[in-house]
Amino acid sequence: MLPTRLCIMRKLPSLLARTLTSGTSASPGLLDMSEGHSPIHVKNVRSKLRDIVGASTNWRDHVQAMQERKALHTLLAKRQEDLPPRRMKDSYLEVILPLGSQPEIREKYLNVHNSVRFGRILEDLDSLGVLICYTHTKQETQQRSPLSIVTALVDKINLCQKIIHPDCDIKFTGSVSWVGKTSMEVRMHMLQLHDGDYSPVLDATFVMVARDPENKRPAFVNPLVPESPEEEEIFKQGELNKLKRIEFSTASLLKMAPTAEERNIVHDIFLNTLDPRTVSFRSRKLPPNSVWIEDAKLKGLEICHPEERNIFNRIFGGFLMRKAYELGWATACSYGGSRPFIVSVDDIMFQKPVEVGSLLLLSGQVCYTEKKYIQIRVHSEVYNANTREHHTTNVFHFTFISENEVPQVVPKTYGESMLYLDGKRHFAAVMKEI
Ligand SMILES: CCCCCCCCCC(=O)SCCNC(=O)CCNC(=O)[C@H](O)C(C)(C)COP(=O)(O)OP(=O)(O)OC[C@H]1O[C@@H](n2cnc3c(N)ncnc32)[C@H](O)[C@@H]1OP(=O)(O)O
Repeated sequence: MLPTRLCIMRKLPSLLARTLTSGTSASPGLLDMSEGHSPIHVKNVRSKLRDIVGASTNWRDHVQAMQERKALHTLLAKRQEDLPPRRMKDSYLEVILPLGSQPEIREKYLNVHNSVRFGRILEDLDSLGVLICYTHTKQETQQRSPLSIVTALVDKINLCQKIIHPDCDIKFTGSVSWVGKTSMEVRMHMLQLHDGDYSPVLDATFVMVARDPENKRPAFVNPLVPESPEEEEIFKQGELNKLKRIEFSTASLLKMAPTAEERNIVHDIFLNTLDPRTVSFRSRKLPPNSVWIEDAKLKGLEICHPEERNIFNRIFGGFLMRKAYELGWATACSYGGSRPFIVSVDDIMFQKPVEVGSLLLLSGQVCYTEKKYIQIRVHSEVYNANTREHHTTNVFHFTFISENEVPQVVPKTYGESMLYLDGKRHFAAVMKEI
């Protein structure tokens, strides 16, 4: 187990998670959510998604399948008010990943340390998040959904278990927790079975956006009506999360200068790296137990084959997250020199879809460290070999804890200092929730 301090279960999700682990301590409003829902096997989540949108199973048929989806345009609502409101429990789903009771599925999830690959969990959360949104927007009269629902943001994933066991059943639960005009916030929880009881492993908050059948323009989604004071609190938190995201992005170091306190930090680092033997701005010296930030990175390349496509024939967001996470883990591992454990994932923004056939360049960077913690940023971009253009598709932020204290990472240039400050901000936001 992580130290208690690290157990980042926020009040409401943990209430929901607790509710689902035992029938006795539950609050009635939340308990209702699991009633009448039979769990879905994890392997059926993707097939359900394919059925909902009418996705092709053969790559060669994908153009025709997309053509057929165009006809669904007429089913889109002209105004959000035309869509019937939904309750949180309408989109509530439970998914079982039976690692304990069906050992034959373990291999795909296993890492070399005999625990569960977190990258695989990211893929399952992404598919489940989308299925929850399709459940929220389901119209009984429609055989196929006209909506293309895509992952826009992984707001946060906070873990409260260091190890995920490869031989115990896992349960995912979740529902839509907030709705805008065309976007939906989804809260999910993961629990693992130990001695007959499910105990919480992680909480995740994703934002999904609904688009038209061709994934070109935004499309309205059903409003959400909270039914109890607890649900009102969850809904309000969703609203606050949106405001916080706007605030964080407005103050981004890509748009605004650092604060006075941050400028002092950067200048102190600069002074600390001046060579005392020379009176020069240029002559820089690495302080003891430190690593230059430029020497703390790892790069990778993925060719995006059709196998990794999603139901809209773009690259599956979960696959992108798995690849970025694994590079982030390797970067933390080679930096710290011991096995890192994931503590938190935050603010993964899916800025642009990745087309099948793309060359995806991934760059993992240690951008901030503190004691045993390593803050990693993975930048992914698509390279077009014909035009020689690069486009950023995602930026991922991961917080790891290492077994031992790690060296300090030191920026040299102004750009690297901004990377350092951005990492420090993300780290502070994660620690605030602990
Ligand atoms: C078959 C096996 C696989 C099955 C798996 C199925 C799962 C499929 C899920 C995926 O794999 S999706 C693939 C990964 N995701 C992407 O490729 C998305 C890439 N990004 C985009 O396409 C656009 O950036 C995006 C559609 C997300 C937003 O486009 P815009 O920036 O033009 O959005 P717009 O300004 O029109 O705003 C539309 C809504 O999105 C919201 N929004 C946009 N970006 C956001 C963001 N970053 N965070 C939160 N909300 C965001 C925005 O607030 C607004 O909400 P409201 O209408 O409710 O006010």
